[in-house]
Amino acid sequence: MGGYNASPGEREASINLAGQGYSRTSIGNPRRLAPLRRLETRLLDLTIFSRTMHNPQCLAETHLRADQVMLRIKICGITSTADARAAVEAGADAIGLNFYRGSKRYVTPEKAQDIVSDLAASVAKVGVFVNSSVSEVNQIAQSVGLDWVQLHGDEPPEFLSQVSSEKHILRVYRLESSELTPVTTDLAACQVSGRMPDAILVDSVVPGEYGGTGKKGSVIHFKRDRIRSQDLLFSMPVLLAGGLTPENVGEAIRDSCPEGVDVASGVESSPGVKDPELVKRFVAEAQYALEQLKR
Ligand SMILES: O=C(O)c1ccccc1NCC(=O)[C@H](O)[C@H](O)COP(=O)(O)O
Repeated sequence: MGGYNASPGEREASINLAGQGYSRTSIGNPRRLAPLRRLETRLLDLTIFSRTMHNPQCLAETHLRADQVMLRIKICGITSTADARAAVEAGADAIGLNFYRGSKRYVTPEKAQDIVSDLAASVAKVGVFVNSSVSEVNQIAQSVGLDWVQLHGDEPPEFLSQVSSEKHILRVYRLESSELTPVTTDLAACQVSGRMPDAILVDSVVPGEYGGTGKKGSVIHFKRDRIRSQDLLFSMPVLLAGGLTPENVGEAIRDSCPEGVDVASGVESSPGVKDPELVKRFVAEAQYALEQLKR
């Protein structure tokens, strides 16, 4: 293997994949990624199952699928191919493209298509929408090649069942306090109208703004509250957002125990332009804190 030293994780992946007919070269080949992702889902199910057997505290994670977990670290408001590459090289699992015309981070669908076509299939591409019509959301999601639709406006619960079933939905809640009843009430309404989100994002509140404000929200104890309750939040993957930075993301993860985090302002040199160093530090801090949660 010409001097290549696989990390312990890579060696384990090779062992797991060897019996399934996958070689190292197929791991890097995007055309082979779909079957690989299915296999990854099965491996993840097994990992979660064995973790749950040994630690009931992990019960809240039992229903997470591999593609949902891929939203662990999302860098939002990407406006250029260079920024998208920097985010992925730093280790981000997902990038956000903003289709809200009122945002400083707005990208045209044509520009977004350019950015997406440069990225590997394994990176989750999320489109941010604020009160767009459902036909616009579906049309942009299809033409750009989005994996996820992030509903960041005042979309009613019935909106979700009209979003293309080929796209995952990330529903956003702007919360004033750590009280989670508004979330569970809305999730119940989504269920009644026929479609639940695949994950939710909790953002801070700034009157007159929808998101991307750089303002920190209140501390919310997702994991503790979910373990206590059996409601609709129990098995829902949660992304924490709002004023996160490389300096505070670790503490925010330790306080709230979310499945993932999302950032726009905290890793920028100016609105809509990411700072590669800040992105790198943010991802490293978030990865470390998320890994620690699993212990
Ligand atoms: O980023 C924006 O400009 C934006 C505008 C309107 C709606 C949503 C927006 N961003 C969506 C995001 O997911 C942001 O990352 C999230 O709101 C956190 O932003 P920040 O506090 O700046 O990290």
